[in-house]
Amino acid sequence: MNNVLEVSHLTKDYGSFKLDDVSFTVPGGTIMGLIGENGAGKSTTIKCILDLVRRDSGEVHVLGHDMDREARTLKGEIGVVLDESGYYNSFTPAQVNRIQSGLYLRWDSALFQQYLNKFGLTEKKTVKEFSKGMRMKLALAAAFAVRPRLLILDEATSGLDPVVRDEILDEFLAFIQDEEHAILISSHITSDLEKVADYVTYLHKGRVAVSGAKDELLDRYGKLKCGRADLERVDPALLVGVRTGQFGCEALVKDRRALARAWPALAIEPVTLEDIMIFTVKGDVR
Ligand SMILES: Nc1ncnc2c1ncn2[C@@H]1O[C@H](COP(=O)(O)OP(=O)(O)OP(=O)(O)O)[C@@H](O)[C@H]1O
Repeated sequence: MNNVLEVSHLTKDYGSFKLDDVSFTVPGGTIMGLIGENGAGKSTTIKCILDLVRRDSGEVHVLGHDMDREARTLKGEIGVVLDESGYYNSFTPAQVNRIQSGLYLRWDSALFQQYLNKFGLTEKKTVKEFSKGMRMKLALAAAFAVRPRLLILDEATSGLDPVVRDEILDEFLAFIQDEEHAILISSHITSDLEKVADYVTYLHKGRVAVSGAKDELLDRYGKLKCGRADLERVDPALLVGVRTGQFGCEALVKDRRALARAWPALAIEPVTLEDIMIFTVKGDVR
């Protein structure tokens, strides 16, 4: 399985914010979820990958080729959906089809039409008459229609209802059945990523806090719920964050098996990606 996307030591300094040494890889046939709090640097990472923002340092390889050297060719391999749909309000999908076919060598009008039908988008309405969900579906149809090998999606499922999100997540899973395809998707909806992502990179204040195979992360981390006295006995090196409340303490455990070996009597629960984020941001490690 070859890497479709390799991001190495990406750095961008805005002065008040620095994207600092971000690295991750997305193998073919997989989905990488990019998560992080507001302002963590997810969109900046995506813009640096797409060269919409000039990076200060670092390298981006798509399908094994250097984006700096072969940007024009490689951009043809990438389908993009950014937070804001780029289509002008007065366009109908039929006009989008005509315009895009003139812009993209590999634009597949029949495939675009197929997605319009699948997503129930009428050709005659203009974009301004579309709901947010319809606009996002149109953007996705257009991203698929360039027949990309890499899809890069920034918050593509936010603002969509659960039924539409589920439908779109199924499209993502179908897309990566081809081992030469891959997806990088940023989302605040961590439950969506739990459903479809194979890998997760968690950005915190511009740096990679956690990155790895989702199943391994969810298997390795745990949530400890216990009283203050029990918590005092646990090695703090095993904990990422602690929250103390009226009825006891909760802590994110980095290696739940190590903790269970050392303190077998303590109960450790499974975690979600949201737990990993919340504890890392808010946890006050002793
Ligand atoms: N053009 C710019 N000039 C200066 N600072 C910028 C610029 N673009 C983004 N930033 C800053 O970079 C930081 C990261 O922003 P970014 O949009 O990458 O975060 P994000 O993780 O995508 O956030 P959100 O989840 O809210 O979309 C923010 O502090 C933002 O203000």
